Formats: sequence, structure tokens, C-alpha cells
Amino acid sequence: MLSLRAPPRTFSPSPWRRRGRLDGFAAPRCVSAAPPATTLETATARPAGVSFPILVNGCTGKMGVSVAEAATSRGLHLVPVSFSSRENLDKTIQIGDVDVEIYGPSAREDVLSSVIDEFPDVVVVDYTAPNSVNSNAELYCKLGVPFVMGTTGGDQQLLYKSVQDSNNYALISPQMGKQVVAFLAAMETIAEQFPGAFSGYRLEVLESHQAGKLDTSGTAKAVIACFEKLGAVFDMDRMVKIRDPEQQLYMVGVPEEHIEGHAFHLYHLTSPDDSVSFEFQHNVCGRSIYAEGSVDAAVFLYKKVQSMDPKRIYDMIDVLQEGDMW
Ligand SMILES: NC(=O)C1=CN([C@@H]2O[C@H](COP(=O)(O)OP(=O)(O)OC[C@H]3O[C@@H](n4cnc5c(N)ncnc54)[C@H](O)[C@@H]3O)[C@@H](O)[C@H]2O)C=CC1
Ligand SMILES: O=C(O)C1=N[C@H](C(=O)O)C[C@H](O)C1
Repeated sequence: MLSLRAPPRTFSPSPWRRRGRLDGFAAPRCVSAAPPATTLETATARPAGVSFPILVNGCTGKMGVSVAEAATSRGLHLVPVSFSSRENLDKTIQIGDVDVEIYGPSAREDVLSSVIDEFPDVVVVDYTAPNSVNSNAELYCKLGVPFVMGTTGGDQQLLYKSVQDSNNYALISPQMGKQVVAFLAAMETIAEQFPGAFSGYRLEVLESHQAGKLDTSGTAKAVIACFEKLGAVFDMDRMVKIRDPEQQLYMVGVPEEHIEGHAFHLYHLTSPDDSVSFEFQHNVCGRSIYAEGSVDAAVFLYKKVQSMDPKRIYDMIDVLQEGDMW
């Protein structure tokens, strides 16, 4: 039976620390549920159903590699070109049997133009860095190449404005994992249908990602926006961001093999009089759900471009709603 006892009046700032690893917090389930870090469950991947050229920008990074691998195993044509923020890298990266050549910033406009000439139906998928979001999007819009923006951060308003002004096709989402997208969609629906239902509730948010993550979780920001519409009070400066591997291991309970690639999120709501509390979590180990979702996104966008759909800007909820996610 559920206990209806009121929660303690002073809620610990860290539910993860309060509970610790040993009491069965969701994390250990990742050990058997997720694939090894940076490898994909692509052996059983279903084909994309269509084939078209895909350019993955950011093949020097972890998501770039994962998406490029997922794209080739789904039968898409991986364009053997990617970019870097560094000049004179003189590097190729092997993805399956494709040698992807990496070009620096000064060559990117010429190289991307040549790619578009050779592959007019190419779709770009971007997994670079928060400080490249806007300049990359500007370039894609200038050249009229449809793109999936998986990279989080940057100036999101400006990003949408660039796409709108150029009338380009783009799919933008801070979260590509199907089940997390479904949770986000549910949150948006609740927020729309019951605005103010959580008026005055205090919200506390914790997110833990690999140490190399530069920005605050874009997914957490999207979920927080829904809680705010529901009336909850949140101070963005109080978001607890955990990037320290020791804390992740011993406090959050991230399995050791996923310290380098995980995304744990926890949202805790408390009523103004402390008599009611709610808690939501989504904890992902590895990167395969984002990689597969990114390929779904590219396929979806490709179809929209081919059918000259008048709507130009999409997100992952659109993909989910069309039943187009694996
Ligand atoms: N939408 C989603 O579901 C997900 C989004 N992400 C986001 O994707 C981004 C990348 O994540 P990771 O691959 O884990 O990071 P990472 O640090 O492993 O890789 C990023 C790579 O992009 C390169 N890069 C930086 N600026 C560039 C530019 N202008 N042109 C080309 N390459 C550039 C960096 O040198 C690095 O190699 C982050 O913003 C992260 O938040 C990550 C996972 C899922
Ligand atoms: O950088 C990551 O890893 C992730 N970034 C996205 C975000 O910022 O929300 C999605 C997921 O949390 C993984």
C-alpha cells in the first residue's frame, strides 16, 4: 500500500545523495539494459526504408560517430565529409568502410557547397558544440541544406529565426531518444491542458552527464518550461549539474562503464505547505537511443523535403506523432 505520510519539511537538495546508490535507485538497471558506451545496437537495426545522402557534422565527436554508424547500418549513404572547429586537422575518421574526411572552418562553405552540388538531396545532421549551433545553422540556411540540429545550447531564438527567415527545412530537438521524447510530449500536453495546476510548487532539478558536456541539459530546460507553465517555481541558477565522475559513481549511481556517456535527470516538486511531493526521472546510459532517433529524424525530414511540405520547422514530437520512430 502507498504511504501517504508527508515528506520531511526540509527536502534534501539532492535526492540522489539522500538515497545513495545502494538502495536500488534506477541507475543499476542500465548495466544490463544499455549497450556498451559508444557502440550501437545496430546489428538488428531495421533499414530506413528510403536511402539518401546524409552528412554528419561533428564526426570527431562521440554523437557524430554514433549517428554516422547508425546511418550506415540503416542503409543511408554516408557522405564522406565532416567538419571540425580546428584548422589543419588533416584527419580522416573511419565509419564502417567509409573514410570520412574532416575539414576545418575556412573550407566548410566551399566543401559543403560542393557536397550539395554532388548530392542535391543531402540531409545534414549536426552534433557539434553549443558555441557552433548558430554559425552552423546560418551556413546550412544560407546554402539551403535541410538539417537536423541535435546539438544543444547556443541562442535558440536566433536558431529558429535563421530557419524561419531562410525558409529552410530543419528539425531541432534537444532530445532524440524516443521514450524521453514521449515523456516530453506528455509534459507539454499536461502543461497545455492544466496550466497552473502546480501553482506555487517548488521545483528542484538535478542532471548528471559525462564530464565533457559543456552546457546545461537542453532536455531539462524543455521539461522545466513545462513545469513552469504548470505554475511551478524554478530558479535556473539552482539547477544541480553534476559533471564530476566520482559523484556520478558514488552519489548518482551511474554504472562505471557509462560515466563517459550518460544522461540522468531528476525533477522533484514540493507543494507550498510541504504536504505533497512528486518526482520524475529519466536515466539514459550510452548514446544509442539518440543515434537511432537522429536517423529517424533525418529520414522524416528527408520525406518532408521530398514532398515539399509547407511546414518547414519540426521537432521530435512531430516524428513521434507520425509514428516514424523506431
Ligand atoms: N539532441 C540529443 O538527443 C542529444 C544532443 N547531444 C548534444 O550534442 C552535442 C555533442 O555531443 P557529444 O558528441 O557528446 O560531444 P563531443 O564533445 O564528443 O563532440 C562534439 C564534437 O564537435 C566538434 N566541433 C565543435 N565545434 C565544431 C564545429 N563548428 N564544426 C564541426 N565540429 C565541431 C568538437 O571538436 C567535438 O569533436 C552536445 O551539444 C550535446 O548536448 C548529445 C546527445 C544527445
Ligand atoms: O550531451 C549529452 O550527452 C546529452 N545532451 C542532450 C541534452 O542536453 O539534453 C540530451 C541528453 O541529455 C544527452
